[in-house]
This record gives sequence, structure tokens and C-alpha cells, in this order.
Amino acid sequence: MVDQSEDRSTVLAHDDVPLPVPALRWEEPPEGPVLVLIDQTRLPAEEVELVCTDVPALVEAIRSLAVRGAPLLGLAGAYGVALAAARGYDVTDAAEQLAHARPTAANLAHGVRRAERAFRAAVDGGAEYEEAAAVTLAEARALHREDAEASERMAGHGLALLGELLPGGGYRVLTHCNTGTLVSGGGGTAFGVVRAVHRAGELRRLWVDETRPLLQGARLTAYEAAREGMAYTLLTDSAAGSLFAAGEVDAVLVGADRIAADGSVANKVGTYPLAVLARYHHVPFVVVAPLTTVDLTTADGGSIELEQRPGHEVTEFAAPSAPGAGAEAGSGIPVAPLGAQAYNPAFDVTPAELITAVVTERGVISPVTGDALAELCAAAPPPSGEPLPGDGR
Ligand SMILES: CSC[C@@H](O)[C@@H](O)C(=O)COP(=O)(O)O
Repeated sequence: MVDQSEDRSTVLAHDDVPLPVPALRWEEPPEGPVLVLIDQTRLPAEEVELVCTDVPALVEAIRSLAVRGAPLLGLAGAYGVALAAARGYDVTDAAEQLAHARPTAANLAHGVRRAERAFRAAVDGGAEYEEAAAVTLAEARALHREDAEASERMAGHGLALLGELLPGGGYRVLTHCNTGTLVSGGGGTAFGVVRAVHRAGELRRLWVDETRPLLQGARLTAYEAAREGMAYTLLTDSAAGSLFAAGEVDAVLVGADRIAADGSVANKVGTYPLAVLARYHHVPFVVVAPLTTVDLTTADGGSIELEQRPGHEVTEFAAPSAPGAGAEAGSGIPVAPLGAQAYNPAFDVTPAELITAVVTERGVISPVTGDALAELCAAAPPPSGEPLPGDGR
């Protein structure tokens, strides 16, 4: 399969409209179905669409973070399988490539396996190939709708929770990474709650961690906050401590990439230090995530595979919005001596005991324990909790 991704080089004309600009959509031009993504590596300087016509192109978009964030990775995975089916590629091979494109977000393998199971069930049930492809696409669309609904429910639960934790309103919320419309079929996870707080007139300030090294906070959350008309302030990740010490943070809201059975949460690197700071300063630390992020097959935080990214993301500054910026060592501006070693985990793990509450579409867990998580999932266990044949984890 040849990488046929195409930079449509369209600067989207959405500057004057609030998000949601769909971060991902399915299109069926005469040449065949495609998955259209907003290239998140080029935001905020340019809103450029990336058109994926095959699975290797989508895998590359996932690895390069053109498409990113746990819930959106789930959708990309499911639509990727649908794309493989619709274009007549080997679905099993496509599912393997997609499921392992990045290791930490539970949603990716969940979305892939859900679509793959739908395809298999259709084929095993005697469906013609085209019909099975249509079933697979319908499954991806169903996941998309469910994710949008989950966003809405989490926003409602999160808003109510903040009202209980912090009576009086007028919150100063600190967030990390990017968790809004750009990562979801709907309004997002933690940022979805922030938006609900803002729309309720209760957001005094959004503190946005820049989120080193790839600046998802500075480039993406600030972009979403600006479009929502929020009062927001950007800070370097290392400035968070002094902000807590000054009493300027009322609550921390973050998303999650994988929640283990013991309630430990893997999220963007830098989340764990915020949880430690929040505990020391008696500030609520709240995780917002759909049940597709819960992985009951991973026993504890120590068993979560944490993606390690290339050192050049730390030793070089990528020029924002240059096509493929930062993708290759040597393509950015060096900020360290040549040959410097860099430690660059993409995620860290926050233990359950540091988390005030986990907000899901099905309700809020607080205190966060493995038992409470299992109970929440028990009514209808999240599909991500099922063993995933061939998932290799
Ligand atoms: C989008 S909700 C939670 C997480 O996916 C988010 O906080 C995050 O860590 C994303 O990491 P990224 O490496 O940008 O995909």
C-alpha cells in the first residue's frame, strides 16, 4: 500500500466561527472514500486538511500527531478499518497496523477492534464484501455518535461536580495538554467541562499549561479557548508550582489516555506532577474520560505501556506549521548540544489516591478506587475491557 495521503493545502475558512470544526470526517468523492483530518501539527498557524486515502497514511498521521488525543484516536482507528474495508485492503493487516500505531491511549485499539469485529461478524454472517464494508463504516459512525454523546454527558457531570466541590463558582481552572473538540467526536473531555463552566458564566480563568515538548496546550488548547472567548492564560509547565503557591488555582481538570483497573490514570506527561501539586495545595484534581478509555485488563498503573517519543522533540524546537515540522531529527532549531540525550516519555501515570474524582459519561467516581471503577463499568462493561484478540497486549 502506497502512502497516498495528500495535503489538500486548504486553509480552512473557519476563523470567524467557534469550534467545532470537525477534527475528522469521512468523505466519499468519486475517486473513492477518504478520511479527512485537520492536521493538528500545523495548528494554530494554519488550518490545513490532511486527506488519507489508505491505512499507512493514517498510521503516519497518528504517529506524527496530526490526529491525536485519546477519543479521537479511537475514531481514527475505527474509520481506518472502515477505510481499509471500503477500499478492499486486507482488514486484518490494517487493524494490526492501526491498533499498534501508538501504545498508550486505550481508545485506539478499542476503536480498531470494535470496527474489525463488526466487519468479521458481517463476513461470518454471509454478507457480501461491500455490505460488510458498509457495516464497518456504520460501526465507526456509531462510535462517533456515542463519543459525541459521552462528551455532552461528561460536561454535565463535571459541571455539577465542580458545583459540589467548590460552592460559590467563579473557578480558576488549570488544564494540561489538549482535550477539547480537536480530540473528540463532540466537545471533548476535560475541556468539555471547562466549556460548560464557561458557558454557565462560572469560569474566572483557564490556566493553560503549554505542555512540553509538543505544545498541545499552547498550540491547541489556547486555540480552542480563544475561539470560545474564554479568559485564558498560558504558562510554562514548570510555572504551575508557583501558581498553586500563589493560591491561583481552584481545580485541575485533565483527560486520560488509559485508566487501569486500579484507577491509575495515564495521561500527557506532566499530569502526575500537577496531581502532586494539587494534593499538597488541597486543590481538587479531576480526571474526565469516557469509558472507552477504561482498560480493566490492565491491572495497575505500572502495567500501562507509556509511549517513548524521539529525543529530537526535546533537543530541537520544531517550526510550527511547517509541513512535517519536527517529524525528522534535524528538521527543527537545535536547543541542546549536538548529540545530547533526551528523556521523552509522552505520558506519565497518576495513582488513584491523588485523584479527587473521575468523571465519565456514566457518572462520577469519588473516591477513585478499583472497586468503584469496576462497579461503574459492571452494568455494561466498556468494550475496551474485553480481551482484544490479536491486540498483543
Ligand atoms: C483527549 S483526552 C486525554 C488525552 O488524550 C490527552 O490529555 C493527551 O494526553 C493527548 O496526548 P497526545 O500525545 O497529544 O495524543
